[in-house]
Amino acid sequence: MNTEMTTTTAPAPTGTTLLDVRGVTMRFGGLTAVNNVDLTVSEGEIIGLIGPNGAGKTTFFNCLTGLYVPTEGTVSYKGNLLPPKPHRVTQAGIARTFQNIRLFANMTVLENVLVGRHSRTKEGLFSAILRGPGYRRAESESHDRAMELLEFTGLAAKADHLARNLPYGEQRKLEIARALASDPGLLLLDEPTAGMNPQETRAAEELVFAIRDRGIAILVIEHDMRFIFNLCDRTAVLVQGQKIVEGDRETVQNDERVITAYLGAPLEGTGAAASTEADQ
Ligand SMILES: Nc1ncnc2c1ncn2[C@@H]1O[C@H](COP(=O)(O)OP(=O)(O)OP(=O)(O)O)[C@@H](O)[C@H]1O
Repeated sequence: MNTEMTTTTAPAPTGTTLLDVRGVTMRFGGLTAVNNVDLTVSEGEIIGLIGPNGAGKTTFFNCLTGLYVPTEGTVSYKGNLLPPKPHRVTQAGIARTFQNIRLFANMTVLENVLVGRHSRTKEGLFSAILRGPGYRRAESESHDRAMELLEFTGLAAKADHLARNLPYGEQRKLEIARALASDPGLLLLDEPTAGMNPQETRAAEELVFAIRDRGIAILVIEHDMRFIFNLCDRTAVLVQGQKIVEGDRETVQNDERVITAYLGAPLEGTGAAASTEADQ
């Protein structure tokens, strides 16, 4: 298998800030899961978020997407403060996937993507009941867009399959297709390669680059260091809820605090990935 990385030409980051997180803190009773974290993501960027188990990464995502109301801090998107309500966050232009796959198992692949389209259709309840021309046009456009996303993610041939019958790697892709259906400017991926085999992981890397090449910025949580360092322009490291360092590959790999946080395991991008590659 060719394991060379895709060399797609990245659109040069324009510098326009999409996501601007300031001082986000999330406390659960006496536990501070996220502690005063700042983070920005600009157009054209792929940003990594890493940290040991329980560091607060998913909690941080939940604060960005309105699932949690941060105890302190603000989240802005394109200069506007985001209310902590998931549907408002999606409408603003942020989509996400979840660590544990959340598909509608008994719906088809196409239907799952159409659900993700919901936030972008304007036709209301009465229009849907009457099935007037506006509704039919919107339905047809949604169908075409959903099929285009299934082509993009390599799932078009399985549009009519039930989601639960897809192999694991394709379920993860379907989650991404569904997230893309809301036409986001920023996509948050929570451990997109969890449970994937090496081939699926490499394909996921290619997909992330392809998404970025469509002009969508990406913030990704991942434990696979090779994946992170192959993909990301910058990586932020969370430890016990605090961002201890942020920077390029060398900055993160050489930071003593990061090495200590990972109990001395070398962060050379070859840890878990090296053994899996050898298995190919
Ligand atoms: N709803 C909640 N109520 C109470 N504590 C929570 C809640 N959600 C998360 N926590 C705690 O917050 C801390 C951070 O958890 P979180 O899942 O965000 O970490 P993580 O970095 O995503 O971990 P992993 O890499 O294992 O997924 C943990 O101690 C967790 O037990």
